[in-house]
Amino acid sequence: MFRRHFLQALPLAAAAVSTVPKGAFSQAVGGGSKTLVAYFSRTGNTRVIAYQIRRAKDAALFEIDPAVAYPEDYEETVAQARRETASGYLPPLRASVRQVRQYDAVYLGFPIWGMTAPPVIRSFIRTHDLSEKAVYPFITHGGYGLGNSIDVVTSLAPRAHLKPVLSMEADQERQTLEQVRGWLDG
Ligand SMILES: Cc1cc2nc3c(=O)[nH]c(=O)nc-3n(C[C@H](O)[C@H](O)[C@H](O)COP(=O)(O)O)c2cc1C
Repeated sequence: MFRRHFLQALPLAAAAVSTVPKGAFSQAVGGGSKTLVAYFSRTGNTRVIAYQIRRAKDAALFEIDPAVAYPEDYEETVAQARRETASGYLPPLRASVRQVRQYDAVYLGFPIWGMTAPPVIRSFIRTHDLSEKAVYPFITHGGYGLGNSIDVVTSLAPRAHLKPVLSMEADQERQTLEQVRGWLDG
């Protein structure tokens, strides 16, 4: 059932909308480095990896955040993400990396949502020029693999130099909910 939820066709076409509120720029933490770690994480799995990369590479760190946070509730987030992905909506970001051109390498981290990259990752790639940069995706998922997420990255950043991908299975909220449901149902 989980798989069926997420295997719907997901259009790559994205509406051309402004994805960063005016004036909302933010310097990545760790200025001076030529390596940037930019990541989105809802429950922390991807964040753990982001911090390890930052330490190992002495990289600048930037958290990709939607201007309006997703709901705390998992099912509501799944429903919203599905709607946004299906319509190609690009959620505005809370902030943007100032002068992304100073980085030669970008480690781009995100969880798989609905068998693809979350809408905020599309927003991030659309609003940051990754051309000629080495891009290292690091991706966590709940056991269903990468879906079309790498196609999303390469289609939105066709001039980036895609490097080997880190793909890791990690805990997912759905399993927690299923266990709790079993307990509640006795
Ligand atoms: C809205 C939503 C959709 C998800 N869709 C998938 C999916 O299609 N396939 C999958 O394997 N895991 C899916 N997951 C599980 C996450 O990819 C997985 O738990 C990931 O490690 C979460 O990373 P984070 O803790 O950095 O947010 C989904 C999780 C959420 C919240």
